[in-house]
Amino acid sequence: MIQITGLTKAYRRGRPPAVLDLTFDARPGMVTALLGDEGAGKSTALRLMVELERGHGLTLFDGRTYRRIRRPEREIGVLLAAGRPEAGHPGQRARAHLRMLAGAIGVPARRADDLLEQTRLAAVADHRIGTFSPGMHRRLALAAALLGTPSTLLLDAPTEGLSPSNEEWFGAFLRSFALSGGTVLTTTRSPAEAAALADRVVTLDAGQLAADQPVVEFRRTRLHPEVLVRGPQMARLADLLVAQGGQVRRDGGAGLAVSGIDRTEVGELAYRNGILLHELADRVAERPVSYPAALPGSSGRSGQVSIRTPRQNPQPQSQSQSGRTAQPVGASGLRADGPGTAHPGADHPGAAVPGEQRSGEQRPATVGRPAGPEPERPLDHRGLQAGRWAAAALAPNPPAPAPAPAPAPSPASAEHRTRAEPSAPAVSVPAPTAPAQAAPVPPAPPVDLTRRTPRGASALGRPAATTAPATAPAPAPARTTAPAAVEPEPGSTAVDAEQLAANPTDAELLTPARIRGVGQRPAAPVRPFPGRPWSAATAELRPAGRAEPAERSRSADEVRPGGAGVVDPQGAARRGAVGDENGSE
Ligand SMILES: Nc1ncnc2c1ncn2[C@@H]1O[C@H](COP(=O)(O)OP(=O)(O)OP(=O)(O)O)[C@@H](O)[C@H]1O
Repeated sequence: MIQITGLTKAYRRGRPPAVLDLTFDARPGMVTALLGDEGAGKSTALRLMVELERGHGLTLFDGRTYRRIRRPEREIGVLLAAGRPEAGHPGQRARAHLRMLAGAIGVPARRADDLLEQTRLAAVADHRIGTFSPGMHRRLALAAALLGTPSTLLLDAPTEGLSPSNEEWFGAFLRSFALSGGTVLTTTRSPAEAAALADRVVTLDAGQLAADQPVVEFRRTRLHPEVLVRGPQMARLADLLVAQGGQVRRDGGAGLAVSGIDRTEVGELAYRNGILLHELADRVAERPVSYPAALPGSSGRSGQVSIRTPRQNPQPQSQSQSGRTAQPVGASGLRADGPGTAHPGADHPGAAVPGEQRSGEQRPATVGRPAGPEPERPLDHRGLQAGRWAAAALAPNPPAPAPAPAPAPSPASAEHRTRAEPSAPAVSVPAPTAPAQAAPVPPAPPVDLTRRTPRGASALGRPAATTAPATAPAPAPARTTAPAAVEPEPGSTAVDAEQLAANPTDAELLTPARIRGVGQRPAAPVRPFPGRPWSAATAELRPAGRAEPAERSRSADEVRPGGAGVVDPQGAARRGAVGDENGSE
C-alpha cells in the first residue's frame, strides 16, 4: 500500500510548483497509473516518494516512509524515468551488470539469470549494455528493479521505447504482479495506455490531482473509441460518412477520425465507392476535458498532514472511567479524517472515527474503505485545498484554546505503535483494563507538518519547555505537557504523537525538515585522514613551500586528494588509470 499525502515540490521561487498537494493511494492487488502530459509532475512525484527530491508531504509504504524501510531494495522496486540513469554502464554486459546488483543486495546470481529470461533479455544477456535499444534498457532496468523480489513497484514511464509486443508482455506482467498481491504505481502520458494497464487512474494536471478514478469510470469519462482512416480521397469519404450519420474530423494531412460508425462499415463504404484506403484502424481517443471541473472521482483525501496527539486518539477497547466502551484502532497510528476516504492506518477495519472520544458518543467505528467498488465522489477542489495549505504554512502557530479535561490514554496505546505488516488484516487490540486512577490529560493541538519547525522547537512543533496547564495533574508523561486541543481540520491526515514521543527516530523523521529533504551538510568538516591531526593532513597535501597557518579552516574539498586547489600527482595518475580502464572496456 502506498499512501501519498500532500506531496509538494517547487523547483524555483516564483514559478508554479511542479507538484502541488498531491494526495492519493496506490493499493495492493491493483495497478495504479499516474497519468499526465509532459511536465505534469509525474517523475517529480515519484522522486519525492522515494526521497530523491526535497519537498513537502509524506509517502508511506505499508505505513513507513522510504527511509524507515530497513532494506528498501527488497520491498520496493524502483524504475526511474528513461534518459536519467541508463540501465547500467555501457561497457558492461547485461548479465554481469545484473549479477553485480544481485550481489550488492544479497540476492543469488541465478535470480539475475531468471530475470533476464523473464524480461526477454536472455538472448542479449552477454551483450554490452551500450549496444542496447531504449526498449532493452527499460527491460534491463525493470529486471534490476525486480531483483529483490519487491512487493511494490514504482515505475516511471516503463513502456517508453518498448515495441508493441513487449508492451503487451509488460501489461501482462504488471497484471500478474498485482494479482499476486503486489502494489504497482506506474506513470504514463497516454490515456489509452493507462486504461489498458491500470485498475485505477490518477490524473495529474500541472502538478495537481485532477481526478482519481477506477478504470471503468476513467474509460467512460475520458476515452471514446474512434476509427482512424487515411487515404488520398478523404474529402469524398468524409461526405459519405457524414451522410451515414458518422461524426468526422480531420486527423493530420490525409486522415480522418471517425466516430459513430465502426471500422468494418467504414471499410465497406470505402470499398463500395471505390475509395482507396492506406490505413484503417480502431483507436481510443481522449475526450477533451477542462480541468478540474469536468472530472469526477478524485479521492477526496486531504493533503494536510498533522500530528495527532494522544488525547485525540480513539482509545482501545476498554472501559473508561465514564463507562464508555472505546473502539479498537489501526496499528500504524495514522487515521482517516477525510470525507469518505481512508488513509494511513485506516485500512484496518476497526479504525475509529476521530472525534468519537471528544463527542462522547458511541458511533460505528469503521472508516476503512468499504469492500467493493468505491462510490463516486464529488470533485475535490484541489486549488482551494492548496491555498489553505499555503496559508497554513505561512501563518504563525495558532493559539491554543482552553484545556478540556479528558480521560488519560490507556496503556494499550503501546500496542498501537506496532506497525502493520504489508497487507496485514486489521489489528485487533486486546482490551486491557484501564488504570484505576486514570488522570485527565489535557489535549494538545495537531501540528501541521507542512509548516517549518522553528529552531529549538520539538518535533511536535512547540518548545520542549512548554508546560502542562494547571488542570493536568500528575502523573504527567512528556506528552501531557501539550497545551489544549485544537480541532484537526476535517480531512487532515493525522500522525500519532504518542508514537512520535515514544520513538524519537520517528519524531525526527517526521519533522518538516526531514520530510523536505536529504543530504544536510555535516556540522564539522570531514577529515581526509581520520586519526591524523588535521594540520598534518593538510600539510601533506599542500605543495611544498606553500604552508598555511594550521588553524585555518579548510573545506573538505580543499583537502581531499584531487580536490580543488590540491596537487596530488599520485591521485591524478590513479584517476587516469581508472579512466583508461573504463575506456578500454
Ligand atoms: N531538476 C529540475 N529543475 C527545475 N525544474 C524541473 C526539474 N525537474 C523537473 N522540473 C520541472 O518540473 C515540472 C515537472 O517535471 P516532471 O519531469 O516531473 O514532469 P513529468 O510529468 O514527469 O514529464 P514527462 O512525462 O515529460 O517526463 C516541469 O515543468 C519541469 O520542467
